Amino acid sequence: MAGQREMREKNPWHRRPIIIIAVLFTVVIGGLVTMSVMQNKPIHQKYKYGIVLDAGSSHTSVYVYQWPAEKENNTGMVTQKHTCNVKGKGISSYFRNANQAGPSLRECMEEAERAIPTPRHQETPVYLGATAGMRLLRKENETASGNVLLSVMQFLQATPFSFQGARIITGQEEGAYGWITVNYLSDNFRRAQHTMGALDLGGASTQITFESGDHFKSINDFIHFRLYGKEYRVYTHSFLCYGKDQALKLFLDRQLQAHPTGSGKQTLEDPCFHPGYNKSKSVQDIYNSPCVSEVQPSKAEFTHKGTGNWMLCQKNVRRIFNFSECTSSSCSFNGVFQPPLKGQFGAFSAFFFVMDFLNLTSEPLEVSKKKLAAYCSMPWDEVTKNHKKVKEKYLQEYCFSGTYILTLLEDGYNFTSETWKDIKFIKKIANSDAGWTLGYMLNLTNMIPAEAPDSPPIPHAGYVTLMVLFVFVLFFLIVLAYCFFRRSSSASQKQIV
Ligand SMILES: O=P(O)(O)OP(=O)(O)OP(=O)(O)OC[C@H]1O[C@@H](n2cnc3c(O)ncnc32)[C@H](O)[C@@H]1O
Ligand SMILES: [Ca+2]
Repeated sequence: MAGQREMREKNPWHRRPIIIIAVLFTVVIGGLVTMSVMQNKPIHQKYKYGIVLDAGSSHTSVYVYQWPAEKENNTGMVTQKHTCNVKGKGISSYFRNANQAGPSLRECMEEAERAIPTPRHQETPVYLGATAGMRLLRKENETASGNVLLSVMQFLQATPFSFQGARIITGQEEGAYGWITVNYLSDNFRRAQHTMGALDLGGASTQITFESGDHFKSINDFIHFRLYGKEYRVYTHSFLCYGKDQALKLFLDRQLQAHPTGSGKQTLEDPCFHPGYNKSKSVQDIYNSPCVSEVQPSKAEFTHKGTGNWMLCQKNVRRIFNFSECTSSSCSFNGVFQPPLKGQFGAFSAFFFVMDFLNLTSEPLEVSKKKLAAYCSMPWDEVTKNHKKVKEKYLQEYCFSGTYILTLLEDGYNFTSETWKDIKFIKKIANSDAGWTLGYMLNLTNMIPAEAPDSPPIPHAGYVTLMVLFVFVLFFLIVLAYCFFRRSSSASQKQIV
């Protein structure tokens, strides 16, 4: 017993002040570690939101985007939270009753209100961009297009969001922002060597955009970007009237003009429509656009009869393009300069809708032609029987639309059987729709910096781990040093004794 007491007295750890110091030391270090972890923990994620309305020629869509507030300038951070398709046609169709254009957006804007937390409403920017339908209306009737824009502006101003403007964007912007969208979503600006081209096919216009080398011709079609510290020289061209609805009008006009009627009702035998398709149509529905010739047939109606002959269909579709005129080193069509194609392309909107319906999104060009020829020759009643759920407006046009797309891509933009595989028909990338809206918002909110943002030398988690490790090593060293000091001092005491 006496020996044990003696040992306890000799052991410095059993001296009260030392125990207290050790406990205090541990508590202080524990506190230090906890503080460091707490201080460096990312604050509770706060999201920001933005709304873009795509007022297209055929319809309007509302896109709600969201991103973590503290990661505004990191690529890939913006995601599509919600979309809503406005019922009815595009805003340009309200040219006769312009004051109805704004209220037509009500349901979708109410959905946006529900999709975004109320405290964030006031700070959420709303942009409306109108495309080719409004460009055509402005050409035909500037007052009417002004009134439609005024109506949507007044309506959006009255929503709880922060209205930032409603305007008709240029074809160049439409192409460029589509290109920004697909490359932002694919993270190509920061991670890839090359960017991806963008092909957009709307109802009234179509755009081709891709990064190209130095071509000094047609400076108008080039845009420069500096994104994340890298320079991009991008070619973009928008063809007004070459969206799929306007192209159909051009096509029907050419055919109606080629076979002028005699005294009776005109019958148009159309190789791009299925055999057995037979409908009486209004001539006015074709000639209601500035894209088609001013001289219109004298009759108010014509009978539209399908013959389903793909070879003839493609021959007639080619007639809406001018492939012979070119004053530059290389052209797409209608005398428009286009540098040689480069890299991969994302083809979206109607390029996707149509090719997806026809199951041609991953077929080689020659196979696509064969399959399309077979589809076009299918009787109309069989087509309707096989696709009861598809809107008839779309169903009747897929043979024409498919042929138009193949012709536009091959004869227009100069894709070949070899480069066909470079076209990816896409609808979404990383759960966000491919289209110009995201690029438009990223640009207007300055969310893509010209220079690459400085990133910390080590990530947050690594930093905290290192700090903790460092504190423990320090603690261990102090204890070790103390023990060493105690042992050597008691050894020297023994020697003295
Ligand atoms: O860009 P602009 O020219 O202004 O037109 P838009 O924005 O309204 O054009 P979209 O990309 O929304 O649609 C392009 C075309 O595809 C049509 N479309 C939409 N969904 C479709 C589907 O499922 N199948 C076939 N066509 C479809 C639509 O009616 C248009 O004619
Ligand atoms: Ca569009």
